[in-house]
Amino acid sequence: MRTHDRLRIAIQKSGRLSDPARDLLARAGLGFRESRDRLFCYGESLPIDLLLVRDDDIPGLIAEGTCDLGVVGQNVLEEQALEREASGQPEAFRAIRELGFGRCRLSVAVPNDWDWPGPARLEGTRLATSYPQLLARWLRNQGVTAEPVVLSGSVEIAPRLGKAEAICDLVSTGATLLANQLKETAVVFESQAVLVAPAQPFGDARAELAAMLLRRLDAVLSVRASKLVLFQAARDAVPALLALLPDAEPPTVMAIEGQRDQVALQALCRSAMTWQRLEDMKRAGATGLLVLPVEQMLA
Ligand SMILES: Nc1ncnc2c1ncn2[C@@H]1O[C@H](COP(=O)(O)OP(=O)(O)OP(=O)(O)O)[C@@H](O)[C@H]1O
Ligand SMILES: O=P(O)(O)OC[C@H]1O[C@H](OP(=O)(O)OP(=O)(O)O)[C@H](O)[C@@H]1O
Ligand SMILES: [Mg+2]
Repeated sequence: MRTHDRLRIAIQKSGRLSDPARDLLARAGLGFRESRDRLFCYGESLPIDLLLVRDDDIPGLIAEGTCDLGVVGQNVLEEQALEREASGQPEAFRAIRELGFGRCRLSVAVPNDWDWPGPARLEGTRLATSYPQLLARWLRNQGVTAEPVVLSGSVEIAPRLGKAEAICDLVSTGATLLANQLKETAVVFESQAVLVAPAQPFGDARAELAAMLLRRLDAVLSVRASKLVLFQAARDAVPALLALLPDAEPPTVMAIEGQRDQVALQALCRSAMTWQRLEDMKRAGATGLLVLPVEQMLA
């Protein structure tokens, strides 16, 4: 019987979400001692342990209470939530934070030589997928009847094997579709990794641990996109420059010794500083532009 004075987090053992999940937890100050079989990692810096599993198992582990939190793709989570709903089971887990990695989309793809007048083109076809629930919901919304062919992997090869006419699978760069002579025609579901928790709150010591972890994760997630922007400009160019930084905190403006009409500015920006933005700022009169990553931030 496990005690409830430690928190147990399930993450993917090996796959696309493993490294970013571990990196995120490390940034939140969690350190682990790896067990010999590398399936369980004992939390050394805090009473928070890790369980390394197949990503498909994570929602179930939370639902049954074997794990307290998990990191999983919304695609897997929503598919399993729909599955539970369809079989009359109560809601058992929910996403509590979007984590900003593992971004991909579940899309319908058809052979390159098909014309695509719209989703009605799928009427009466067989569609290979690992996500029958998400696909069925989308087909219902489109008013299309098609037959799902459920495969757990290598879905893209199904049309060439004659198992299905088209597919519904995860896409990110589109390279896998291209390699299999398929083209993306409709997005069924947009996904990213999320932190998942039980639908019911913890009624014991885990509640405090989870709250602390969430505070730290929020700090890490907000810092991740933030940048400190430093630059100089003529005083009368400042309003136009600040208009180019609508997501910035009110900046610090400093005088420059011996240059009365020039100031140095420091602004914390909450979203990406693209090259385009920097070039626009340079045109508006900014000089000596420096963009620095933010390591930690505590409001
Ligand atoms: N091409 C991609 N780009 C970005 N994220 C992706 C991509 N493919 C999948 N993902 C996300 O990463 C999750 C894990 O993908 P991965 O391919 O590692 O899973 P898997 O093969 O099911 O692994 P497991 O062995 O744990 O079952 C997916 O459920 C999805 O949320
Ligand atoms: O659009 P792309 O960038 O090509 O990515 C899409 C591919 O990525 C995933 O598979 P993954 O590479 O994780 O391998 P898997 O077969 O082990 O799931 C997904 O199942 C697609 O096959
Ligand atoms: Mg899986």
